[in-house]
Amino acid sequence: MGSGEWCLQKRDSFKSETLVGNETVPEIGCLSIIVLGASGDLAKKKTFPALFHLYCQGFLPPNEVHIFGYARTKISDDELRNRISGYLVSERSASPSKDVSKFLQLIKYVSGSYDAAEGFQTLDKEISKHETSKNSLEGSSRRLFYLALPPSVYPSVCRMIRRYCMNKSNLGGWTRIVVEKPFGRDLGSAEELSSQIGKLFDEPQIYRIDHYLGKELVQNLLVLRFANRFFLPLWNRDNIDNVQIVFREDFGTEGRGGYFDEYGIIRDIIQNHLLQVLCLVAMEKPVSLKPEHIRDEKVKVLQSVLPIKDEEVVLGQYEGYRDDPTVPDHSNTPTFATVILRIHNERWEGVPFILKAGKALNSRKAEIRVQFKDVPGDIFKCKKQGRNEFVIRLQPSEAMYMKLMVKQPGLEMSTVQSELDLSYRQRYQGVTIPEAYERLILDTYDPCPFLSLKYYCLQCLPLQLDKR
Ligand SMILES: NC(=O)C1=CN([C@@H]2O[C@H](COP(=O)(O)OP(=O)(O)OC[C@H]3O[C@@H](n4cnc5c(N)ncnc54)[C@H](OP(=O)(O)O)[C@@H]3O)[C@@H](O)[C@H]2O)C=CC1
Ligand SMILES: O=C1O[C@H](COP(=O)(O)O)[C@@H](O)[C@H](O)[C@H]1O
Repeated sequence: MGSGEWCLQKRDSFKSETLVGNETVPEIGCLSIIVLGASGDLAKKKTFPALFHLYCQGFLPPNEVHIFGYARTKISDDELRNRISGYLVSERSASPSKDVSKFLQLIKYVSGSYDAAEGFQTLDKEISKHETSKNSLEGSSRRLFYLALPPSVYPSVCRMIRRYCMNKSNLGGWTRIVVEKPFGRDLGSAEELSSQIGKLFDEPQIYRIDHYLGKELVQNLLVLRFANRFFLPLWNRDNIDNVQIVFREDFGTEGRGGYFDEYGIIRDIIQNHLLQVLCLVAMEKPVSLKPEHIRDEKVKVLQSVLPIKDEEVVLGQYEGYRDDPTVPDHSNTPTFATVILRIHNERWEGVPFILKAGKALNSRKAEIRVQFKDVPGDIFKCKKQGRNEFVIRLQPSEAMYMKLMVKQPGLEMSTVQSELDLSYRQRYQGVTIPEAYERLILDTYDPCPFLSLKYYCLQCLPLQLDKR
């Protein structure tokens, strides 16, 4: 590969194999993707657009795939299509408007509640109708249920799917469910949720996802840390002063109060997205890239986090939050939080990990800032100009750069802070970086050969924050 080329893993087809008993059976049946909570924010902004991108790249062939939206809101197929069409933009499509209208025709909407038989029976009928129309053999069809819903309704939705919407799987077919973060409200409810879902589905059928793990630069953390010799000796308490992991958004709840107000910024962002990033920054090298090995190292980091001190937490709520009609008038749910985590182990003792997250701030950014200690015996007296800092910008405009001290060009011997800059847009021109949800959803029905699906899953990560 030339130095400017980009290695994106490609899949030849969207066909996989599945294990039936002891035999591997090719997956030949049609695929139904059911988005539950289709009227909501996640569905509109991320799930349907990701499905559209996959469609444009040929990963959802129209002769084999159908998409269903399900929610309580009473709308027609066309109303759902209108709601999402503005979000379907693909740089990878040769004729975007044609692709959008063809894609929208794959979508059907069913309205129903999350805890009553009727809606799910109708949904099952619609899916079966589609399977029959595609001549999919009974036992070979695949059904992927994506719960774009608040976790409070996962148990009842899973019960309904189990009771009314399962298909046969003896010919390579399957039924899978994808659940979103936050997985419960605290350790107790997460364990209860796990046990409730575990009674209804086998572990290989369950995908608990955190889309931050699908972001390009989050995925890069493993490579960066463990494939580069020069980071190895520096990545510890002797050299690093502090690590900041920051998420900021420049918009508020915008009608998502139904979900957000029940959870708040800590459960929405910090406990999952930022903790996953923290684990990848802080963990030891895993034995291999197997998901269990990565998970084991993450768990060790989380188990080493000390209880958080009250004086190391700041909470806030943006002005105007309660004006959102979906937010209760007297809500004190935090929309901003800063938390300092301290990892009690040999590598990180004494290094604060500062996690910050906020909605409705003045900019949208997610980044990791690793600040190094001052150089001992500073002969240049350049401390005031700033420290060495390594910044990994997850979004927008993916980049990593290293702030370092250099000689100011010219006759004098003076110093200036400069940057070694790897901005992806410049370095990888013409390359489209996949959206996190594209990778995640694709992996639920076509597992990636290198970094397998369960890497994205939250399974078995203890909820250390809520344990106290
Ligand atoms: N929005 C985002 O960018 C992201 C969201 N997520 C996760 O996705 C899930 C859904 O989030 P999001 O779509 O933003 O939330 P929404 O508030 O938009 O809720 C999604 C849908 O769920 C239904 N719903 C909302 N509140 C309740 C409730 N209290 N009880 C039952 N049903 C309810 C509504 O559908 P109806 O009333 O029509 O049934 C709504 O359209 C959450 O777990 C969130 O953490 C993850 C990553 C990104
Ligand atoms: O999980 C969530 O993430 C989004 C932000 O995702 P991003 O990929 O756009 O950074 C956030 O808006 C939402 O509140 C939260 O549930």
